[in-house]
Amino acid sequence: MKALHFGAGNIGRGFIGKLLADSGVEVIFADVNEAVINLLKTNRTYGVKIVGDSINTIEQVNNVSGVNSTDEAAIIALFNEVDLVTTAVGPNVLKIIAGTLAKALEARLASGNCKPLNIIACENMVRGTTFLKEQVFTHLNPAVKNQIEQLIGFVDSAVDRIVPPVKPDANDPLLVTVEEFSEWIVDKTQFKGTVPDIKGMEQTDNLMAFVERKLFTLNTGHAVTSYYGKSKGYRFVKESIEDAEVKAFVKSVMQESGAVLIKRYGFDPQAHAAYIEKILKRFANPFLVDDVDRVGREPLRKLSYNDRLIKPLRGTLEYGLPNDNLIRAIAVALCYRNENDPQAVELAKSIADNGVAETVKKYTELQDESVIERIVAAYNAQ
Ligand SMILES: NC(=O)c1ccc[n+]([C@@H]2O[C@H](COP(=O)([O-])OP(=O)(O)OC[C@H]3O[C@@H](n4cnc5c(N)ncnc54)[C@H](O)[C@@H]3O)[C@@H](O)[C@H]2O)c1
Ligand SMILES: O=P(O)(O)OC[C@@H](O)[C@@H](O)[C@H](O)[C@H](O)CO
Repeated sequence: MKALHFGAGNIGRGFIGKLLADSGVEVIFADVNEAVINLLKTNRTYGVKIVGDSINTIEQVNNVSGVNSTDEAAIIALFNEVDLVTTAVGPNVLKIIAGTLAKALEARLASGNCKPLNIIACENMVRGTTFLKEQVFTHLNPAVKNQIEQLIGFVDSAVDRIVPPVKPDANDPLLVTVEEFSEWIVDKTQFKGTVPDIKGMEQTDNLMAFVERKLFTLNTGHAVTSYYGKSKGYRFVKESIEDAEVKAFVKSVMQESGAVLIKRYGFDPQAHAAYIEKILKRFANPFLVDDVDRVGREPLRKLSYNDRLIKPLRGTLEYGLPNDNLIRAIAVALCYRNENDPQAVELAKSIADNGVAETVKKYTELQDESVIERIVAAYNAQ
């Protein structure tokens, strides 16, 4: 089996690429980072260092290669050869690669290739592959869209493994460091043809429960750890979560989002409490060096309507559940400042130019004036 994976970054190399290669799949990484692509082409292998309480080992990933994702002719040719396409490029990049994917799918179908092909976006977003499909479809005519509906599976997924960037290793510049835990869950109802047999890729017909459980627990807690930690002068996730005040606040936010998940999906409250505890432990992994600015990156995305802060808040409003901590968490996120992050710069400028209430309305798309007032009050109290 052959797979084309967009995004040879942390999750691409440290998680999805590794699982595919471990299952005997030949993986070609498509990326815009020429240096990484050249190394992949030359070395054809890289190491993944797995770290945790009971593990510190390097596993080798073999049978890999690279291609520049801006080389449309090469991508189009590869689309005719592969059985699976995956991405881990970041939600904002899906729109950018959609045009190339559309051309490549059109060419595959025009060549008479009738084999089913599945595409899985492995991003932190609710139904990211469905979003990618919508973007791809904006480039295609109805006849091609109809053919795609028959042969191409756009499969949503949930991905979980903490993989911070590491300083390049002199012996293996492609080496990535990952935590031991990993979870990749795919919507089995969306595949076309046979579901590929990938060890570590779990199938479900109830994906939304898993996507929201992960995004509104791990990523909600992670974002709050990062934003609150940064406000207290911390640089790393581990030192933030070791601050008792940060930990208590993060846990209280996760408990509020957890109440929404329990109500919506019928999760067992005790099992969900254990899930929260396990995540708090993962944040404190002493072997991972994870910068709060990586975890807090792109705050406008994190403050958007369907993401990790606003969607759980909307859930509390829907079910009449407590939300004081989520409101404060949103206020803390609005306080995030990072001159190296264009979205953090835009956030600060919007607050300075238009005020907090207008900024909240614009980026979160919340409309309930009383909720916006509570966020503004929490912001002013920070
Ligand atoms: N790192 C984690 O802990 C983690 C865990 C789970 C999910 N995720 C999600 O995985 C996705 C990737 O995150 P990451 O941490 O690996 O980020 P990353 O920045 O390490 O990797 C992204 C890669 O995409 C590449 N890229 C950018 N534009 C591209 C384009 N047009 N074509 C092809 N490649 C392009 C970048 O060069 C980079 O190598 C995000 O959606 C993130 O939310 C990350
Ligand atoms: O990748 P983001 O920016 O959506 O979120 C930052 C982190 O919370 C995230 O990358 C986690 O490390 C990951 O989701 C763990 O599975």
